[in-house]
Amino acid sequence: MLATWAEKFRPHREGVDLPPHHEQCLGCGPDNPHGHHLQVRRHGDGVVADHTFDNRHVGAPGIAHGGAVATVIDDLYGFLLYLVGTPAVTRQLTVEYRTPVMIGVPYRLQAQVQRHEGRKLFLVASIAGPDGSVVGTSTAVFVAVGIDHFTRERQ
Ligand SMILES: CCCCCCCC/C=C\CCCCCCCC(=O)SCCNC(=O)CCNC(=O)[C@H](O)C(C)(C)COP(=O)(O)OP(=O)(O)OC[C@H]1O[C@@H](n2cnc3c(N)ncnc32)[C@H](O)[C@@H]1OP(=O)(O)O
Repeated sequence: MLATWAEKFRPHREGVDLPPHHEQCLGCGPDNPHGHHLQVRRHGDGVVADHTFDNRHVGAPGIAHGGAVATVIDDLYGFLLYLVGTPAVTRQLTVEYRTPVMIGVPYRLQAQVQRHEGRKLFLVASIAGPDGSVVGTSTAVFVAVGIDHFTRERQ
């Protein structure tokens, strides 16, 4: 997995689907039956995804679970790392839920790097409905890590 991960940090063309983090990733892994199967493409300095939540991720009837929305946004941020060129992990994630995110409705999610300070990446994202109205916004702090972060043994 480490070798394939490193290959993902090559230049990516505008509009072309970016590779999933790995096959089982909850956000984007094509082989995870419980996952969101998020498909993300580069858009300028940022990333964009068109995504529809389904009944596996329902919270209140008809409404996407807030945790599912946060999962998708967190994973979307993970695609910015391909553009930044370093592995990093989420240290802080905030989501503002302005209006409900509905099941079965196509949303557009966008994320970009706001600024880079040492190991810290300050990230922003938004989610908009079919009419372009913003239903949610997010900020995150990711911290760059070395490969050993993923290989180190922990309890
Ligand atoms: C190349 C090959 C690699 C192999 C790859 C294998 C496969 C990988 C597959 C897929 C990956 C991508 C998938 C994306 C999916 C979405 C992302 C996720 O779900 S990530 C999971 C959830 N997150 C965690 O599990 C983090 C848990 N936390 C930690 O491990 C540590 O806290 C860590 C590494 C983040 C930082 O720990 P410290 O000890 O290294 O560093 P400290 O000193 O605590 O903080 C660093 C700097 O950040 C600042 N900082 C911390 N919190 C901050 C905050 N809230 N706001 C601003 N700054 C903050 C601190 O003040 C410090 O700054 P100053 O260096 O002193 O300038």
